Amino acid sequence: MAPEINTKLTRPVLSATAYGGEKRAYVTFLAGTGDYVKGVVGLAKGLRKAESKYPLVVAVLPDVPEDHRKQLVDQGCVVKEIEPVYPPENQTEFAMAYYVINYSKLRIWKFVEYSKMIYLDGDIQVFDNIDHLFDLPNGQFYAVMDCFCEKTWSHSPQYKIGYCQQCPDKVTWPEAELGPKPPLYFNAGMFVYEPNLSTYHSLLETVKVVPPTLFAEQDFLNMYFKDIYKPIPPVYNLVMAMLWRHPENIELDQVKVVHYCAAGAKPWRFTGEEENMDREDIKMLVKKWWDIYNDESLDYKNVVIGDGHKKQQTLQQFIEALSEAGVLQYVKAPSAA
Ligand SMILES: O=c1ccn([C@@H]2O[C@H](COP(=O)(O)OP(=O)(O)O)[C@@H](O)[C@H]2O)c(=O)[nH]1
Ligand SMILES: OC[C@H]1O[C@H](O[C@@H]2[C@@H](O)[C@H](O)[C@@H](O)[C@H](O)[C@@H]2O)[C@H](O)[C@@H](O)[C@H]1O
Ligand SMILES: [Mn+2]
Repeated sequence: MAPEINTKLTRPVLSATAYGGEKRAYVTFLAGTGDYVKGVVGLAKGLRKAESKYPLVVAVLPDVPEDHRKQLVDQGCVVKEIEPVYPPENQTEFAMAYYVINYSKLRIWKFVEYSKMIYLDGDIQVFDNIDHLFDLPNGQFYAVMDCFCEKTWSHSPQYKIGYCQQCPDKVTWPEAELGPKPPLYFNAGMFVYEPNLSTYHSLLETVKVVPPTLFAEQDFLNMYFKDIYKPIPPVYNLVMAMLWRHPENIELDQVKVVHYCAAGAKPWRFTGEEENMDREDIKMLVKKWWDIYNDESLDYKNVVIGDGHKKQQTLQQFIEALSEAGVLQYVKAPSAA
């Protein structure tokens, strides 16, 4: 009962998404019947804790069950169903599901009711407000540089020669043998972009003719946006492996966004058994994720509005107070006239 009331009543509060006539939102992506919905619930609560001004849109594939969608709506998310995007035929039989899941992310370019969005993977948590990233100049694609040091990269020339863009001077790129240094490569778990229909159609047309590679839509987006990609600091998407591969590039207490993307790092499946998962910093970050996930005061229905130091009220209490004071009747009056 209570969530229903709140869903309606919070709408005016969320219209704070309008900024100089432009709408902004965070967006994530959910596929399947599994436990990724926990990641998205955690993310919605994390954004609330960080007092983000903008809502979280969840692009869901048709296979996401009704009760998972309801959990998201109950957490204040805007749920939008998208159609799957299929990879080119005959290339990917054994990994079909993987490619469909990842390529379907491309549908978020058609959310043109928003002029700017920040995409976040469902296995990301936001620990500090990052709303200021919406103010970055238009016309660029912003994301954090990836790291090439993990075994998942063993297929790449970078890995084979021990080259990583996180420490580009350690191994000099051998131009004579491998040609020009490759362009900077981002992790596609977090990025700032502008929805746009012509970009959307062009992405979908292009994906049909580009053979799928290991990192699916991430490789594809890197290729597509290479000319307008601008790196942002690693605090906006801490790829876990950075902690043991490039600790000199990371100040953990400054990190705003954590991406639980190493093998075994998903907090809702965490056992601590996989390689590196027994590290104290990892265990601490997993605990911080659970603290947010379990914090009932961050549930949408219990959302606290107003100044945190003054009297705190849930939305429902706030509405009741307004109604008692006659403010609600007053607001309604003009439309009745
Ligand atoms: O079964 C799945 C697999 C992936 N995802 C979504 O796709 C994103 C990318 O997958 P994942 O984060 O597992 O990849 P990684 O970052 O670990 O490479 C996830 O964060 C989810 O948002 C999902 O919803 N269901
Ligand atoms: O396949 C597509 C995925 O590729 C990405 O992850 C990779 C990459 O970042 C490597 O550096 C890691 O080593 C590897 O484990 C990890 O899967 C994104 O996090 C995810 O959102 C999604 O686009
Ligand atoms: Mn991820």
